[in-house]
Amino acid sequence: MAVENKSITAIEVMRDAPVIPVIVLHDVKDAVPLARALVAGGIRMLEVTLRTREALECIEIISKEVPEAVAGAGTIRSAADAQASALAGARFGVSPGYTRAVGKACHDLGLPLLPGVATGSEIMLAQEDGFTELKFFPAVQAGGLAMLKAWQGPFGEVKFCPTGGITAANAPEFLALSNVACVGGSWIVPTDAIAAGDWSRIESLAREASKLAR
Ligand SMILES: O=C(O)C(=O)C[C@H](O)[C@H](O)COP(=O)(O)O
Repeated sequence: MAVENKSITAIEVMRDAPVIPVIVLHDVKDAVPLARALVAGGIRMLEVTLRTREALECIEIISKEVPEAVAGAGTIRSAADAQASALAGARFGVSPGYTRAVGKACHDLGLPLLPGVATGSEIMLAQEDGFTELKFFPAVQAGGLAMLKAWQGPFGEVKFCPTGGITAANAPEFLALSNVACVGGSWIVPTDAIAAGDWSRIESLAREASKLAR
């Protein structure tokens, strides 16, 4: 079913499926078949990282040709990144860290943002600016499950999307935490599968991921 072409909220992005795939695309021709494979496997919220030159064009083509998907932009590190993403049709943004400039740009553009945080001070800054759905990055490297449990006390109202080091094996432990709404990860979009055009492998990885309990 097509996700209506209306604005979406950060919590809707997080709640749609247990996993947000962190996608790196080097070739625009891979964008549509990849998005279709993920949608077929039950994953509609797609984070296309701005790590490659082709990323914006990939977001644009997914937005136009795969209406069942919701293309978002990852690796937003500046106001200019946010503007370019919105122009390309991104419907949400994800950043590896947080700055006020990025927060303000996304707010002004009406682009829902999952700001990246790794410390209490960063959570407080993002909260001051009105963000309560946050990406915990790099999750495993920065304290993993223990860190999320520690944050449940002082930051009980915040929902996290831990990303960085999440795998099919450890995702269930993260998803079981009350302050985790979903996880992010590249494991369902392996570089070699994209390079080989192995869309059925990606579809089955997405299907397994979409069935993870929360
Ligand atoms: O590019 C970005 O904007 C990032 O924030 C980094 C990604 O979220 C992580 O690299 C994903 O981590 P893995 O699932 O361990 O591969």
